[in-house]
Amino acid sequence: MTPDTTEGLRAIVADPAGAVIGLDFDGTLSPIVPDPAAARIHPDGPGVLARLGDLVGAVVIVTGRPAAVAVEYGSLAEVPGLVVLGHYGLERWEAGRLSAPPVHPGLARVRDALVPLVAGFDGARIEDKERAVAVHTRQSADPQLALDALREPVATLAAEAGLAVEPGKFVLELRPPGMDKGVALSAFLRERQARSVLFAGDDLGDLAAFAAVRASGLPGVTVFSGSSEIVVEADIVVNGPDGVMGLLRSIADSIGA
Ligand SMILES: O=P(O)(O)OC[C@H]1O[C@H](O[C@H]2O[C@H](CO)[C@@H](O)[C@H](O)[C@H]2O)[C@H](O)[C@@H](O)[C@@H]1O
Repeated sequence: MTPDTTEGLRAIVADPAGAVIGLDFDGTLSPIVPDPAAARIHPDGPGVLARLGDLVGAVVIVTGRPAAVAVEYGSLAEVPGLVVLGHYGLERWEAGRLSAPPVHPGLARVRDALVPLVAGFDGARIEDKERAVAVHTRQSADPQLALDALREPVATLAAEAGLAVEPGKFVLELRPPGMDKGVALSAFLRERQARSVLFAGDDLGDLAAFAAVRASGLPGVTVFSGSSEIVVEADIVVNGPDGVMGLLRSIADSIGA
């Protein structure tokens, strides 16, 4: 642990009311599984987050999922004060209420065009999230080969429709441009007048949030929920959702002590 990391954790524990704990969902709170619809939060997640929600300034989940899906798959509706920023920050769920901008018009166009394209790749699947469409290759015989082959046609389709491509773990997501987890987290830190911040994530889409932690100028900690799939630089590396749960529990214990 570097001195900065220690300072970040110390600031969270010393002044929990000023702390924002930011968390990604898939791969961080929820173990990665082959079928996106079968993902569910780590069994310890709801309890640990409920504890933290009572102790810190705010717990915020920043996810590529629709916010309501993260709340459902995470059994999170009862976490005190929880905010879920879905679709990389386009949507906001808070106290059971969801706010979101209109659906981007380019999505109707790519939705139709993706069906025949993806049909040519055995095992590739479309996840329609209403405000974004994801193409998954995890269930292909060679997931990396299928992903690489899909990159160019998916990028062309996205550009024609005015959408951005968000790459992730065996997934290419077509989504509205102009928002990312860094923009979303920075705005939330300002809104809450945060005095310290931690963000935990496991994938490429989380890098913008890690950069936002560093750019905030606050005592801050980035946490990588590690796996064999990608390597990301962060202040702390833990072993997947099990490790994330252990870290969050130890923060709650230290605050509560
Ligand atoms: O920002 P996140 O909360 O991490 O969401 C990112 C994407 O996660 C999901 O896909 C990933 O998890 C799946 C379930 O474990 C896995 O099958 C897939 O290979 C992963 O890429 C989700 O399905 C996407 O919609 C999210 O954008």
